[in-house]
Amino acid sequence: MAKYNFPKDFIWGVATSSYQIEGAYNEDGKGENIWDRFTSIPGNIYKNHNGNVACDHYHLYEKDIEILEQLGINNYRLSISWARIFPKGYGEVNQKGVEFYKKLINTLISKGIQPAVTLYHWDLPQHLQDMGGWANRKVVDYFVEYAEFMFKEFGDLVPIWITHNEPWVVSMLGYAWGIHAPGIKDYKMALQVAHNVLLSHGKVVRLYRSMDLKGKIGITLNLLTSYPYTNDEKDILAAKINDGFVNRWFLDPVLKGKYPEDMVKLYREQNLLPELPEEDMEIINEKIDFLGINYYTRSVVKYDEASYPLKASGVELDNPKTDMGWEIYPKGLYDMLNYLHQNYDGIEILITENGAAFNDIVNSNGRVIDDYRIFYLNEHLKEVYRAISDGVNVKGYYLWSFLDNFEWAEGYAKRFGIVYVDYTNQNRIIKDSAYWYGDVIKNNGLKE
Ligand SMILES: N#[N+]C[C@@H]1[C@@H](O)[C@H](O)[C@@H](O)[C@@H]2O[C@H]12
Repeated sequence: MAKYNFPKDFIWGVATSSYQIEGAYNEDGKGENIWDRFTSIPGNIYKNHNGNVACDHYHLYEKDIEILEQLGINNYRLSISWARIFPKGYGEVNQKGVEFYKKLINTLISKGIQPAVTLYHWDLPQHLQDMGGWANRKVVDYFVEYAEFMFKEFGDLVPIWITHNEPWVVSMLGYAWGIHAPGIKDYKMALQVAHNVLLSHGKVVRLYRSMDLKGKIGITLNLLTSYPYTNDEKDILAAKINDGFVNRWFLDPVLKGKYPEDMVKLYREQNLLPELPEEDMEIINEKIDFLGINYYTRSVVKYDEASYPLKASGVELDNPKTDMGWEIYPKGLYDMLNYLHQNYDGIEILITENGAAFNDIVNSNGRVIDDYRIFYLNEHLKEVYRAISDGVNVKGYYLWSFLDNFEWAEGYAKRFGIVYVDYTNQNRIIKDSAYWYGDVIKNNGLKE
């Protein structure tokens, strides 16, 4: 019996992404993508790790699905490797790639596991990057062609579609700071990328509606609840700017059809404002069925004259952190859910990622006792419960992540999974947190 009972139809799931788990980076006709290229350049990734093999999910997906079934997890968020379908990003189709996802998705469904498919989780075909990537507005049209193919092939099988995962990360880490693929450091270009990604989102939503498909479609944004370091008005303003930088620059176009004026003014003053054609805004604002949010931690922000271009910097507090160095702050999720409910017309919300990396160890009995991860997850889910009790329209929760996997610039150094992966032999070890999560799902709620 649960102490915190979630709504009857609440979606309990786990999440992964193609580049982080599939491997088979050059197998069965798959084209090169920007992460294949970026990880091949020494120095970009921790110990020069790459996703060439990853969790070898491409060959082990049936075994992994059996683990989902064993745990009673009946919702699974995955992403599609665009270059496995269109090796060049458009034109010739790689039928073996299509067949892989057909087998994967049909196997999930045959086991009673509902797929949620992300069309783009950062792995752009390299051929498209060679023409400028997301900075080139033409890539928007190639994304629409790719989506149309996927909707025709899988539209009747997949009930939940996510156009993009974290456009803020795609644009800022990939094109402003260069710490993610394609490794470009051009802030103004990054803002143009963000716009083009949002435009591609809106066009694909419009396409989905035109095909009269019966599922739901939305977008996933990484959201950081921003708090001022002190009550000084400069810190309060800095926190608002940070909220605009990470959250509102994406929330407002998608849900309100316009960019936030304070951020437009700031970027214009800094000569960073990209081309933002007015006729694009109605497309970007195409109505979505749900907003996906990824929440991991909060931001505590102070005014910082030297910080370009926002004059705002994060403050590291001496509070418990995950292995990523991120503060463990469950109330930030509660506050974000209420912020969204109050400012964006009670939009339906799916928590498409929440989880934590910790330095998991396999003990002498071959067990991973990750009570710290159970604590993190339980405390965040209690805040979700509290928000739902307040009337916030949260319909589901996908835990990040199902498997330990390739953690981008951190390589395999960070373990987010509830299933441990021994990369030396591809063995899977179900962690205590996975059994705990299976109980949460069975009880549809938390015991404490
Ligand atoms: N870092 N981190 C963990 C996790 C990352 O592994 C996912 O691919 C992203 O969607 C999001 O950043 C969150």
